[in-house]
Amino acid sequence: MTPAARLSAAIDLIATIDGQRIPAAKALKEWGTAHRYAGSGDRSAIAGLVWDVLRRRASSAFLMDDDSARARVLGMLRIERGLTTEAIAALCDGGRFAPEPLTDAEHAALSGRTLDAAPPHVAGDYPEWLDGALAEVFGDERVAEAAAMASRAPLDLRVNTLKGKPDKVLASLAHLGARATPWSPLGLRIELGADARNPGVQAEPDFIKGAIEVQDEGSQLAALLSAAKPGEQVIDLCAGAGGKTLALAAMMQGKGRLIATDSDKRQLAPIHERLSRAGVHNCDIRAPKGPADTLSDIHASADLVLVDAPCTGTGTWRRNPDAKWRMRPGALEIRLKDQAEVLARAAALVKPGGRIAYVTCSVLPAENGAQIKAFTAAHPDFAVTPPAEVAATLWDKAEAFLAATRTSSEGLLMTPRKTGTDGFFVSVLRKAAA
Ligand SMILES: C[S@@+](CC[C@H](N)C(=O)[O-])C[C@H]1O[C@@H](n2cnc3c(N)ncnc32)[C@H](O)[C@@H]1O
Repeated sequence: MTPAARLSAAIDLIATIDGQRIPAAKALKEWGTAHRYAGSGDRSAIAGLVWDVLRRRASSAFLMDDDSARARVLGMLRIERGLTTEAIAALCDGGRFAPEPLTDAEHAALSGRTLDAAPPHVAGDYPEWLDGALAEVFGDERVAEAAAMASRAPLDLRVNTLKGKPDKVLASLAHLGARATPWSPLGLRIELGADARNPGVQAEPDFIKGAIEVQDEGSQLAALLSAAKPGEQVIDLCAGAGGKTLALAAMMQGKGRLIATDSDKRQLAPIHERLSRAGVHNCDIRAPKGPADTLSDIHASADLVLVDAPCTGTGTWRRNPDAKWRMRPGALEIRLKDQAEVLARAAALVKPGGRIAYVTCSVLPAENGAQIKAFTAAHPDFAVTPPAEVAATLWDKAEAFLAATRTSSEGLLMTPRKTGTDGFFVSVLRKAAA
């Protein structure tokens, strides 16, 4: 397919997603089935266009003064891909399979309109109902922060030190353009192109032997900031597929006791294979069986409980641009309730002098600082560890990292704009010694 034909396909797909109100992933899958002649390069390129339109859904419509599928694709080419009006016009030449030529109005919008007069939620591409919450955390910087949250994310890997050494793995992944991430001593980053093509890390020998895992640098840092140590008893209370469990296991160097559980056994399903590939032998997986408490044998004995809380995932919008627009206030309310419950459960598991590491991949204050304030008010035996102390686990990078985060008396917040990671909030709460 020519670049112009790919553009036509993207316009059709956006119209389908709008018209049928279906998730983009489903629309792309169905398109692939109906167009078997399209090669993998075409599919990736078209998927990249569709995801980029969803990233810039509001701003592209504003730029074009038109929210049709075609207008938003054209607006995205200007805003997200930086194409000139001439380059866009060359793609839309009206030839076979190409989009129709630009109208005078489209030409004028692409050449003359800007986002200067757009309201913050439009310029920053986020749902309007979240404007108050984003203003509370970012103030006047919310457009810039949200725009970074709308940008394409790189592929981050974590070197599993139980199976490999960062410098050796870096050298063996040089052919993929891997380089060290800025903050995590275990992080490697591969920048992805506009075509949404996966570089196939799962087929790399390093992945097969368990020396690397796919994990955003922010998620790696959240685990590192919990400061899990060899010999400790550590509980991962919301372990899910085990991304952070694996990181904790490597920090513990196979020594001590790691327990992974989750309220949903289906979320835990992949963890068995991942732990085995990563060479982890000290992890006890507790999948729920009916209503019984999976941790009924544990009473105030854990050194560390990681609460990787269920959240709205606003910090991962750059990886899920579709989900961003489908988020509703009701979903936030449910998450807030879940978070308070998990935190209260964690409090009973921690030993005197032990700690809870509370983590969300959200930037919303209600899920972060407000949740911690409510927890410490209800549990006066817990105190927030100052962010500067928490960041000290990053040694020589601690000061610069701290400066790049938003710190408060409740914890620290990483964002795509400031730390180049997904948005992650981390708060470490220490329980008073007996
Ligand atoms: C952010 S995800 C976990 C991601 C995972 N830790 C990782 O790093 O790959 C949150 C998890 O919390 C679980 N969850 C929700 N409510 C819970 C509860 N009340 N107790 C324990 N887990 C819960 C969800 O099933 C989900 O797997």
